[in-house]
Amino acid sequence: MDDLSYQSGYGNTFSSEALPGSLPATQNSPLLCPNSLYAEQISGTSFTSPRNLNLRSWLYRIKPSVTHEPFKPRVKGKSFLLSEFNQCNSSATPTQLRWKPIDIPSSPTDFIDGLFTVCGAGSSFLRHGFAIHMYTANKSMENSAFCSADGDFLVVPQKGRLWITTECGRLQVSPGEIAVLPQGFRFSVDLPDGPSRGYVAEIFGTHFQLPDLGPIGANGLAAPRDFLAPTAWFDESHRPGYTIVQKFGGELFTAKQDFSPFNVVAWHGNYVPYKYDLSKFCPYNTVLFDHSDPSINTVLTAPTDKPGVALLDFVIFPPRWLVAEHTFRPPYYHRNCMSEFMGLIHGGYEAKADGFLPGGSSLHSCMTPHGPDTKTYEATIAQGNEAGPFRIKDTMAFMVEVDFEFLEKKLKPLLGFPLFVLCCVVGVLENSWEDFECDQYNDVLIRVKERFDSK
Ligand SMILES: O=C(O)Cc1cc(O)ccc1O
Ligand SMILES: [Fe+2]
Repeated sequence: MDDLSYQSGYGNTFSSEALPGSLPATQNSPLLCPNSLYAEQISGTSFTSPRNLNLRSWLYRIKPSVTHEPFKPRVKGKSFLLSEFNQCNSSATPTQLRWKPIDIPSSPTDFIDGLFTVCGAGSSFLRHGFAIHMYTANKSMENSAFCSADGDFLVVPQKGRLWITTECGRLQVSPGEIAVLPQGFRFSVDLPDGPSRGYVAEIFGTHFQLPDLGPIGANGLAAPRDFLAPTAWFDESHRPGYTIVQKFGGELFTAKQDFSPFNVVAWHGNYVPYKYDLSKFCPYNTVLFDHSDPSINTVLTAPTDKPGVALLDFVIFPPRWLVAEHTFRPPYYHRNCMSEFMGLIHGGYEAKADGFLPGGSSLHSCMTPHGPDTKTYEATIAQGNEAGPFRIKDTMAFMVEVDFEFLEKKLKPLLGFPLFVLCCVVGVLENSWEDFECDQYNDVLIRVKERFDSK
């Protein structure tokens, strides 16, 4: 892919034409569209949502999406995803959990086959909840596109760039950037660097938005202009056997068609995929004493109807200066009514001297005590009150904070129970206020995946 051009601005209504004159000038659905294109609306909110929340785009395409063969269940990879969490398919534990980075498979695996659910809560059917997935992949998707009918995908690449073709155009996303692929948009992922790994936060029943800034004022944190939407790009070739893989209720379905879904010549609207470079984030923080709550670093938020309560906040811990006086500067020890999933994109994380690795994750469910590990605590105390300004470098951690109790997806009933026993035994043996490391989960998960791959 050459260098791409983007359109800037969060929540804007954009217009884009890959062929000039392809957008109808005065209406959305003329009897005959310019260049004989088909007009198709994609709605991200109900038709009657208030205007300030209403999301929809009009796509002008060579062939309408409906011209496909019927959807059928896709068997391969089926059991790795979940969008309805209950105590039969998932388990809840107040124990602190931490995972090592998942190994990238050596057998050919694309983004769809390498995607698996780690945890979540709620239900896509009831349009309330979320899921955390991870992906490990080593090859580009071929003659296929993916789409989640369940919710918006916020993708956080940790290793390897993602070249994402969407119906609105193309996005090049590097580790350190994020991409949002809203519910229903079809996309295909190419891996220019080969082995790739990353995280996905999926939300059901709502969409991401920029947080309010309150007393911070009109500027700061993630600036609207740094969010980049694609420009129209299309593929008009005949593509026999092209497969749409649609995630619906956590299950994968496939439908064949003889054309690429990336056949949109022009589009306009405010329901769009976009990307954001986390290094553009303008952090606000303590300038005198005490440690700020992490909400100060919210990049994007997905609201609930409860005032001030997010369904899911995407929060980062970027490089920044620490200057607080007579203050314990790392994250404080705490228990939270919200639940916290964390990942590390690169470098180290300020609360964990050991064990939390790039590509790894941690899970602290609601009211589970957590905080800095012993080494971090001791090093901080050793610096004493005289610690001067200090710049945290080479770091990019993130937290997904949710208003749910996390449920961890069970692997397979047979493996799940012995694993649970193993985790309990190791947990008891550790008997420590430091995070309990659940490496066994990683190993078992890889083995389960291999078993499925070989079928
Ligand atoms: O638990 C964590 O490491 C995340 C976190 C960071 C922080 O600076 C304050 C609170 C918090 O939950
Ligand atoms: Fe926390």
